[in-house]
Amino acid sequence: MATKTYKLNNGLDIPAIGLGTWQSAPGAVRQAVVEALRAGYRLIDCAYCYGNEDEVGQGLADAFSQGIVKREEVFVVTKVWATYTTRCALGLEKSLKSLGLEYVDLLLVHWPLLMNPEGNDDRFPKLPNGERDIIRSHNHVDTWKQMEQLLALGKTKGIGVSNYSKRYLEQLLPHATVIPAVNQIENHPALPQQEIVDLCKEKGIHIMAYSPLGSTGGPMLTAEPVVQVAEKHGAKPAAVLLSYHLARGSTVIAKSVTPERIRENIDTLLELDAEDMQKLNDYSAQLTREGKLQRFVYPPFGVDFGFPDKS
Ligand SMILES: NC(=O)C1=CN([C@@H]2O[C@H](COP(=O)(O)OP(=O)(O)OC[C@H]3O[C@@H](n4cnc5c(N)ncnc54)[C@H](OP(=O)(O)O)[C@@H]3O)[C@@H](O)[C@H]2O)C=CC1
Ligand SMILES: O=C[C@H](O)[C@@H](O)[C@@H](O)[C@H](O)C(=O)O
Repeated sequence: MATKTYKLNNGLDIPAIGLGTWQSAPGAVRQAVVEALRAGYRLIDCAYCYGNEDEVGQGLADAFSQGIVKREEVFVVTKVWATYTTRCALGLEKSLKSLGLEYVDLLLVHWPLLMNPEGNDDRFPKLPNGERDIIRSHNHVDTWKQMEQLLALGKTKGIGVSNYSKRYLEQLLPHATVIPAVNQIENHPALPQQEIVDLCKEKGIHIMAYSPLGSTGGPMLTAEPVVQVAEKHGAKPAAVLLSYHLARGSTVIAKSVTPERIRENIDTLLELDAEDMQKLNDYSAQLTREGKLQRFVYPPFGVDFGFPDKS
């Protein structure tokens, strides 16, 4: 299961599971990356915004020098942060420098908006009233046009998006010369985002599921139906939450800096059966009906991204 891959619309193979690095502290993430690669992970999910790409790069360098993996065996993902969406080439350049790499395998638009590139902070510029400094006249399609140009430079093998709703994808796709290879979205049984998953499937866009455990502290680990499916298999809830995405044909990225969890998350993946998926899907349907879907990651941009649970 660990080595399972999917074919992207650009011909590249993407692993089914990857290590997340958001909120992985410098000092912990270097070793986490080494541990993950030693345990068999072949995808590392990074971002300029995470502020730890230097340490992730050190972990990659350690793994290369220790002979754990070769560069070409690891699928490295990074993202253009919102203050760089009019300067995508620069955003990529900065990530590559920090990571110590010549190229990444996939570059994503982190969020479809522009924050002031000339504001009072490189990553989180704020207005005097404390709100995020957002340039609302920016059209996210223009960012995608820049992303398309980047492919020719050879510094990323593929391009994709993140946090794109159905509405935003429908705005983008008629203008896209290159169809995004991936849409990375929050995804778990309490936020199935089926309308996006279905549209992406129809258009050949692969889903990368983020915050599969419900993000910080893993609140989805105690959801009753998840616990029940885990008990049926004599497994842990984390295994159910991660395997759910494999059953849906998606890639899943789980963050941990804890060596046992890093290993456990890749070693205990399950083949969920139709009954398991029915239970989890019934739970999603019930939350949808009751208006109780849970989105754990929704930064205070003050922008309507078109997600039905937030619009
Ligand atoms: N594109 C985007 O906008 C976003 C992308 N992402 C990406 O997705 C990745 C994963 O999502 P993330 O939000 O980090 O959250 P996750 O859903 O992966 O949950 C991470 C939390 O679960 C804990 N954990 C990990 N494994 C286990 C386990 N087996 N048992 C119990 N607890 C566990 C971790 O603790 P500990 O580390 O202490 O072990 C951490 O507190 C991110 O790191 C990032 O790479 C995430 C959010 C937004
Ligand atoms: O990738 C993870 C998330 O999107 C993260 O990058 C944002 O939530 C960011 O911390 C923000 O506050 O806008």
